Amino acid sequence: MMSKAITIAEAQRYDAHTINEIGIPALVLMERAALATFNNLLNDDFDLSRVVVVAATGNNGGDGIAVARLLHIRGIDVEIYLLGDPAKATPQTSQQLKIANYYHIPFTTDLNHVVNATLIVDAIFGVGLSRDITGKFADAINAINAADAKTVAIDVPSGINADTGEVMGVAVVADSTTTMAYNKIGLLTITGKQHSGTVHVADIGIYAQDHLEHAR
Ligand SMILES: NC(=O)C1=CN([C@@H]2O[C@H](COP(=O)(O)OP(=O)(O)OC[C@H]3O[C@@H](n4cnc5c(N)ncnc54)[C@H](O)[C@@H]3O)[C@@H](O)[C@H]2O)[C@H](O)CC1
Ligand SMILES: [K+]
Repeated sequence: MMSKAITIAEAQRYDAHTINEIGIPALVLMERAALATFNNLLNDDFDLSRVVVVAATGNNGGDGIAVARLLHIRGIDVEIYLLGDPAKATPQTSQQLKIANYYHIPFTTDLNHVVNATLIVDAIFGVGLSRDITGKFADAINAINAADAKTVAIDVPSGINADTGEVMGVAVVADSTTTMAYNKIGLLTITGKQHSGTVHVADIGIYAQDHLEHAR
């Protein structure tokens, strides 16, 4: 069990090192992140009757769009509520949108679909959150928090600063969070814990020392 917790800068550095020095493509890391989240969704007691993935256009969104595809292939009723301009998506998230479109996965722009979901996946922001959340992003987070459905956050509950645990304007209150590679120090704070719920640390092939660290 990797009990270490890291900062945003470390997460970004390990990510870049794995992609650029070791040579594991970003899309492979994204697929592993999505598979880990997908498996947590299937293994925990969630009602998957009507799933809505709320995604933005960064790589956190890409993780979520890939989770939506995995659920769709499994025959689960899933929709994507996309925030932001798909034309501005990262290369990996653009690729995930292409794959989602191949499968004709439905997109919704109706926040009532989020409110009426039986399970919500939070794929808005992860470690790339860099300022207070406002506007449509804040509206979506308020809808997520107003919904009866349980919420699973990808990597970081959106709106939580993964270094300090502070709420950046508004933040998702998740029942469970699947965080990549290592826990994040902000999720160990009181506010971080309140917003993360049960934290699952996903081994996606990113290691601080180029190999899986074994408990001493
Ligand atoms: N590190 C890993 O092990 C892996 C991480 N993955 C996932 O990638 C995200 C980080 O992705 P990134 O594109 O860097 O940023 P985000 O998706 O978190 O943020 C998107 C984007 O949003 C903009 N932004 C920031 N703050 C705001 C705001 N308040 N309002 C509006 N827009 C905002 C900013 O431009 C950001 O770039 C990580 O969390 C993981 O989920 C990989 O997929 C797998 C490996
Ligand atoms: K998130």
